Amino acid sequence: MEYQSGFGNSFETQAMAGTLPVGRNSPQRVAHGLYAEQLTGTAFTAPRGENRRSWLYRIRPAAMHGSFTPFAGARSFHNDFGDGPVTPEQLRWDPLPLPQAPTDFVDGLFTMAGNGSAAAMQGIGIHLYAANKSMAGRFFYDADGELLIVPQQGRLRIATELGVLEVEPQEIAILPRGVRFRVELPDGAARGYVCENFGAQLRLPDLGPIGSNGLAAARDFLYPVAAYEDLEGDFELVAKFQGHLWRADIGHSPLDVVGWHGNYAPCKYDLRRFNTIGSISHDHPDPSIFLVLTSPSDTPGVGNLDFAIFPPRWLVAQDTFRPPWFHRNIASEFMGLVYGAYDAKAEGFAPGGASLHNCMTGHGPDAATFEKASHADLSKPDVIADTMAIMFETRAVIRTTRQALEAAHRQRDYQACWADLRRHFAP
Ligand SMILES: O=C(O)Cc1cc(O)ccc1O
Ligand SMILES: [Fe+2]
Repeated sequence: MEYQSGFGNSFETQAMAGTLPVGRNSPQRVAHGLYAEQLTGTAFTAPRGENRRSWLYRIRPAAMHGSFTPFAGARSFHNDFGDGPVTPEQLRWDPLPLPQAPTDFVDGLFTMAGNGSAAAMQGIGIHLYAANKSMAGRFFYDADGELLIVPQQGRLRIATELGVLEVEPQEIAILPRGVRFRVELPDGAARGYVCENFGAQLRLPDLGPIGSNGLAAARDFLYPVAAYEDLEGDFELVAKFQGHLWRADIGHSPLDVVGWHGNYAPCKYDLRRFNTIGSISHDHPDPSIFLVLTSPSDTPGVGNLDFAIFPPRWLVAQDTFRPPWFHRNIASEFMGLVYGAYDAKAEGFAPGGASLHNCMTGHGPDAATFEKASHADLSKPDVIADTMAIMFETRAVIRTTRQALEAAHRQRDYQACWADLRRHFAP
């Protein structure tokens, strides 16, 4: 696969020579009989550093499709986070079972939780997907937010208007709001996590005293080169708009962009390239040190969405309880496990599973992890190998959907993991 590199760069790419106009965006007639179309992801007047837009040169403009009517599929994919009570209880789930019936990526989405709203353009939706069939004759776009896709099992081939991304577990894909795409499953079965970001687009965090290098590097974010298909047929365009799904007939593939330029485009990133920084003296650092991408809120330093990972690393801190400490946070934390085991949970948190610890809900290492780490030999470093946990952390409380609370794969005995923490107090 060919990619262009650099987070948020201004790219230009064409599948056919001479497609991109030189020195202008919208000439009277575009080369090869194409249409010019602008796609903006920020307000026209957004500051230059945040401004995102691309120019697409395509066979037919995006306006060409039939009327939208409500879409009857994907019943478990929505933004109904409710406005009633939210349990403050610690919550955990086993992996979402893979489907038996033929199910594509869109039909396989299962909404777990969320906050804010598409209407307010703040907050997030948290979804799992489990699918066993490539999307065929169907294209999807999400007008409500950008999609951060975290595969846990099976590769995804994501054919978008701006080109093709191939992602495997331990990689992520980011699909900007509005970009049309089709997800194919080269391995048959696929499962993972999707964070739908209604707020400001994800960006690399500032590094402060870490300096000019560290955490995720801009050059490791890969963007597709232009690739188009010139297909006519009885296809379907599915749109997510204001929390609900709609469908329209479309007589051609909307993946018909022959060339594009700009800085509003999908990308992928290999989490294994993350430069993990940690304590080399004492104490387990705050998990903000593991931040990959952030969607800022209106309050400086407080994320609408922070995407963090817990990758393999060395633990060397002295006179220190090395795993994550017991804690309660103002922020709310939804976690997933892509691979291996998580260092705060000896058992019960399986790859493909999920946990939710909301605002001020107490949590931390389970009893087995606490006992082991309290007596570990600190004269030797520990290596945490073969692991990749992820976290969607938000400033607003994460509201679980009814289907997530009632799901058969919810672990109703999760709290028991702390029940065996013994009293050690000896005055
Ligand atoms: O397991 C968690 O709860 C996530 C987490 C990890 C960590 O290293 C420090 C704090 C924190 O919330
Ligand atoms: Fe936590």
